[in-house]
Amino acid sequence: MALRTVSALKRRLGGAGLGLLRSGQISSAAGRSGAGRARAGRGRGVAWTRPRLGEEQLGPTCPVGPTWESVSRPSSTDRKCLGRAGNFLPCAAQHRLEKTPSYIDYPATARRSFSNHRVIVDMDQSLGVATIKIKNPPVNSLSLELLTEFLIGWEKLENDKSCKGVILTSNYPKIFSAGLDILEMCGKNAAHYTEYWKAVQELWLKLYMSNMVVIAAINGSSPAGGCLLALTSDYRVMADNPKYTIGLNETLLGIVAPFWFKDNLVNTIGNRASEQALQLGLLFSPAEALKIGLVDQLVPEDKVQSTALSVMSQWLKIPDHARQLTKTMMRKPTADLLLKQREADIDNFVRFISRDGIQKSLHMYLKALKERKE
Ligand SMILES: CCCCC/C=C\C/C=C\CCC/C=C/C(=O)SCCNC(=O)CCNC(=O)[C@H](O)C(C)(C)COP(=O)(O)OP(=O)(O)OC[C@H]1O[C@@H](n2cnc3c(N)ncnc32)[C@H](O)[C@@H]1OP(=O)(O)O
Repeated sequence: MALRTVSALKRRLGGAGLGLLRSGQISSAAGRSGAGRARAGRGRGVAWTRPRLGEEQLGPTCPVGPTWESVSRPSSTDRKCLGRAGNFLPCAAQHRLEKTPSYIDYPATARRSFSNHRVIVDMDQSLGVATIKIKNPPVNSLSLELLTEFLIGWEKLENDKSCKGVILTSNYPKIFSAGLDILEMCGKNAAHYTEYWKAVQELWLKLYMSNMVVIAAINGSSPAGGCLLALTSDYRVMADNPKYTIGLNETLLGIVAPFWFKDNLVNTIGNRASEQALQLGLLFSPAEALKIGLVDQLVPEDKVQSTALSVMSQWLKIPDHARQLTKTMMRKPTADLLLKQREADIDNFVRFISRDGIQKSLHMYLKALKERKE
């Protein structure tokens, strides 16, 4: 039976020790957290208590680098907040986490793959790098089922302490992702839109705030939500094919990119370029995207994956805790804006997408897509 919702999958997987998705909660939003691992441990009957983020955990000096304390000394409010968000832990806590048994028992091989219908995950354990290939034919649209399966695969990687980096790519060269599935936003009811938007928020928060290095290997067109997916990564390698496009083209569909799509774009290409790109719904060629910093590197199609891997190895040379703290410092204010108003954002989306005029626009856009082929 097709699994329709995140909650359905949560229920189904709860018994398998994977029931870690907690849509709507801050702790679920931010990567490989202490909380996540603690819950994973409990799922396997491992007696282990999540470290509290108190003063005692700010000592002693970390043997592999500066302590959290010496990087920056957050206020107690910050600490609570960071702890809840699970973005990072001070060194002492990190070290305790390292000793926590992983609930995933790997065979002694260097590679391990798992896949469900729409996501293939290939983990190279010798490198500590996983590749996630999206395979939702025909165009990798981000349907609720894909988002749900993606979230489950992501959670598995977050809970696998050997996984340090993830490469995001498409199983179908030519299309990275067609973005949000328009059919999920058309002709459905408010409950469905709510469920869908929660899953979109959840995926963005998890990817954007992940402590793992995330690199997008963009091997095809990447409009709207597809571009957003790429924007969550730390580095974007794109195939140098002028037929491909990338950008947040929501206005062309008669809809509006939510503020957190906008914020992610502004953080990447700056305010002025975003203003034009968003209002005009610009879809950029790879060369244009490189020029404005929407992507970081162009390579021939057949070099996208290998380049992503070699960039990954550079990023993984940086001491993990320092890189993670820096990433958190850069991104947390943006993620917090959504975390603080998740419910309101869902209400806005549901109200907006349910409007007759918006439904009409989406139907017309779908019709135009079909007619383009004829
Ligand atoms: C102040 C108030 C503010 C309030 C704001 C509050 C909330 C905000 C509200 C809404 C926010 C929503 C944000 C939305 C984000 C999105 O991502 S919307 C999706 C945008 N995506 C696109 O525009 C891409 C459209 N697709 C294409 O351009 C092309 O399909 C392609 C990806 C370039 C691939 O081209 P090609 O290989 O030629 O394939 P086809 O065009 O023939 O497509 C094959 C079939 O797939 C269907 N399809 C394509 N894209 C989608 C999609 N995104 N969703 C669902 N279906 C899609 C297409 O219709 C074809 O179907 P048929 O085979 O004809 O049945």
